[in-house]
Amino acid sequence: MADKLNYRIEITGPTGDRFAEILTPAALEFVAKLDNAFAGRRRELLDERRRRRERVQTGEEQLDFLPETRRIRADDGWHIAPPAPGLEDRRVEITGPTDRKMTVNALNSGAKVWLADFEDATSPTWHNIVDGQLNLFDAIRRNIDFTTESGKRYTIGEDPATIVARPRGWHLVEKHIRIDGRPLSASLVDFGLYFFHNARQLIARGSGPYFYLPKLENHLEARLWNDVFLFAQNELGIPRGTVRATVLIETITAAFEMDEILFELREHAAGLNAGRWDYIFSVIKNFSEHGADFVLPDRAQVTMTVPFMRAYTELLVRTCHRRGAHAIGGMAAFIPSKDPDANATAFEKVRQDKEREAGDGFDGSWVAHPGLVPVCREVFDSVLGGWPNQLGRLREDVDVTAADLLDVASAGGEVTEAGVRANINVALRYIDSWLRGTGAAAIHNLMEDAATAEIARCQVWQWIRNGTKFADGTALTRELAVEFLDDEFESVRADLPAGHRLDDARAIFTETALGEKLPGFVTTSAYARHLCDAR
Ligand SMILES: CC(=O)SCCNC(=O)CCNC(=O)[C@H](O)C(C)(C)COP(=O)(O)OP(=O)(O)OC[C@H]1O[C@@H](n2cnc3c(N)ncnc32)[C@H](O)[C@@H]1OP(=O)(O)O
Ligand SMILES: O=CC(=O)O
Ligand SMILES: [Mg+2]
Repeated sequence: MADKLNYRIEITGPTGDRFAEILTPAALEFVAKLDNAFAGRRRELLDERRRRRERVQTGEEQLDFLPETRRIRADDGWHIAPPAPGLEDRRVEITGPTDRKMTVNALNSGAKVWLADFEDATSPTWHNIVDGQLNLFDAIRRNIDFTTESGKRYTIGEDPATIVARPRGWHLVEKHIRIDGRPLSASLVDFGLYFFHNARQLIARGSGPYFYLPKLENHLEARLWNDVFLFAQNELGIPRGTVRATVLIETITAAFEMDEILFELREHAAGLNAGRWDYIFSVIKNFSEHGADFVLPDRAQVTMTVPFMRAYTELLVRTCHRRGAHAIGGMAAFIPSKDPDANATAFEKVRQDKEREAGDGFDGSWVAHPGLVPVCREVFDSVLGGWPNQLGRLREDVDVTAADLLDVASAGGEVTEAGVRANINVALRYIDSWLRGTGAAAIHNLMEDAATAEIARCQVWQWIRNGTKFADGTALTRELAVEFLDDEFESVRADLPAGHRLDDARAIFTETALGEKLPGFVTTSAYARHLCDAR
């Protein structure tokens, strides 16, 4: 227990090897100061999120571009800060969790940037959070070499990727650190520990403290992040404007505030990313009770080429380039496979996805696996020529309206029994993996993470609520969904060895997909009940 200055700081999680190097009194005091300064505003913004979702759900509020910020959108005169060192060329970005092996592999993958993920790809066990910070601490100091028991050596090579850390979203708490008895914002813990330990080291090494900001719902949440950056830089005596943040546009509400988000963060902004999976989740969540026009088809049919998804990505590129910001593409879920046919399909699908993005003007894109770095690089190389980005392509031809963003029915397609069963099967497998500490998993040849799993469980809820019918006229009722759940549970159990947490996964799925109300996130109550091992 560290007791310094004004705060009573307790660590309630179990200790681990070298945890004390991250959880130093000074680092904890820094996090406590952040919490003291910003916890209240975070709480208010989360309350407003809930109120707004209710207004949208009941039809009291129609989503639209905000009248009160029209001036910001209309003004051609402002731009974000120029790209910081290491972020000029972002043609390939690899994402992944921060365990030790993945850290070395991601840095050596040949990608320009590594998104070191505490969000969608990380199960936020106390061990994963502190160990992830340790791995980043060591990697930044080039002090991470290790050899496995089988003799494979891991060492950072020449020209590693630029590290961009993604703290957890505003909705999550970290219960293993308590300040004056209360748990902390997980965002402030992840940001604060990383910034405190590494900002100066990164700057000295010609890089900087760079972040991806997940799951923002509006520009006021961006303003909060900007104020956190100002405060943190000031506390450590680091020049204002050193931090760089790329914001994921991955909620339907944020899609209406892209300009405003960049404006709020303009001296710290580095771009926007099209976070497609959470975006689809957000569309389902916000319109889950809006009837058939907002019911999406089977998850596999909601591709990036359906009109409402194209509207969002096209608007993102246009908005970014007008403001001198990088537009970064998202994650195709296809990953390399040992099965040659599945592997060929995966590479072809990823290539098509990256070709669409590069053709649309994105400056780079994400891959989930080192094996996919060359495909993405090849596609962007061929479009970029000698340039590091496509900032010069202003996309003035793009004209996206609120109706285009909300034209969910444009997805077309159908809901099938196989689609319902697939969602249940994937959700059970993913939640089981998450409960066992792995936040990104290969399931049926696809990358699954917290965002893709949210889609799977939300769709089932929405289809039941809307009595959605299959082609033969059968409506999906709760009873039918429970029958499917029973079958899928047995089939997954037969497939997995002992030691899994399928019973807990089933309980979480039942609560978050089959309940009367649609919970905002799977991860919030599941964390409190199952991952939190606070003393
Ligand atoms: C919606 C969103 O937010 S998308 C962003 C969040 N999601 C992610 O970041 C997913 C990242 N990807 C992954 O976690 C993994 O690729 C998975 C889980 C999908 C598949 O992982 P695996 O089954 O281990 O893949 P595979 O066995 O083919 O791995 C081969 C090697 O590549 C490494 N590898 C795979 N993916 C990554 C990655 N993203 N970063 C670094 N190394 C990786 C593995 O560690 C393994 O290394 P090794 O040969 O030294 O043992
Ligand atoms: O974070 C990315 C997403 O697609 O969600
Ligand atoms: Mg996401």
